[in-house]
Amino acid sequence: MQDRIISHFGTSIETKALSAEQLPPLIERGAQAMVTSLLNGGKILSCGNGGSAGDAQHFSSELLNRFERERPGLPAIALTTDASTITSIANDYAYNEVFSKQIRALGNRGDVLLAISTSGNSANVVQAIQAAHEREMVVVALTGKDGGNMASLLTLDDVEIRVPSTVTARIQEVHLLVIHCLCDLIDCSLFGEE
Ligand SMILES: O=C(CO)[C@@H](O)[C@H](O)[C@H](O)[C@H](O)COP(=O)(O)O
Ligand SMILES: [Zn+2]
Repeated sequence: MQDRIISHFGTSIETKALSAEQLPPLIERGAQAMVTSLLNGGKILSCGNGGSAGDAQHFSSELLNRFERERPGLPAIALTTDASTITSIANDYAYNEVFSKQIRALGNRGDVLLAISTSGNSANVVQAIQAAHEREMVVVALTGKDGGNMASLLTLDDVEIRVPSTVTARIQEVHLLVIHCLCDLIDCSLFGEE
């Protein structure tokens, strides 16, 4: 069993090392899009399923409350947390619409959608991107594998941060690191380097 554990650590380290070679320019672009939005009075909406729902909430809590330093809260909303809204949309319409319907209600031009899916194929996240484009929002997509249907929907104004792995758990582990990089870059850009 310990061999399995060591193997998980090993593949996680390898995926992070490969990501450190490939992803920094994309993470920087994603953070810049978020900083521009926040400086213009925008906000960041986030969504995903399962572990990625947890990531969406992890990100919004670090903006709303704090990351590593004292600073004012920043405007962010995870679209994964309101059970009444999510169950009613799924019940009355379709599960595929649980995020897009919230985005049509809450999203404004210049806001950012942080769309998280390891496969890039979750239909409700795909529809969230379509709703964000209708609202003239910028999309920062955290994906993996071949980017799935999400990758083909993104425009030149959007940013896809695709983790170079085909394993869901390994992709999620890098997504969390990317989220912490985004928080750090946002804090440094808005409040100065420490
Ligand atoms: O956390 C995990 C697996 O590590 C699962 O909960 C996983 O997030 C769920 O199966 C998701 O529905 C997968 O969706 P996606 O990443 O393909 O969009
Ligand atoms: Zn998981």
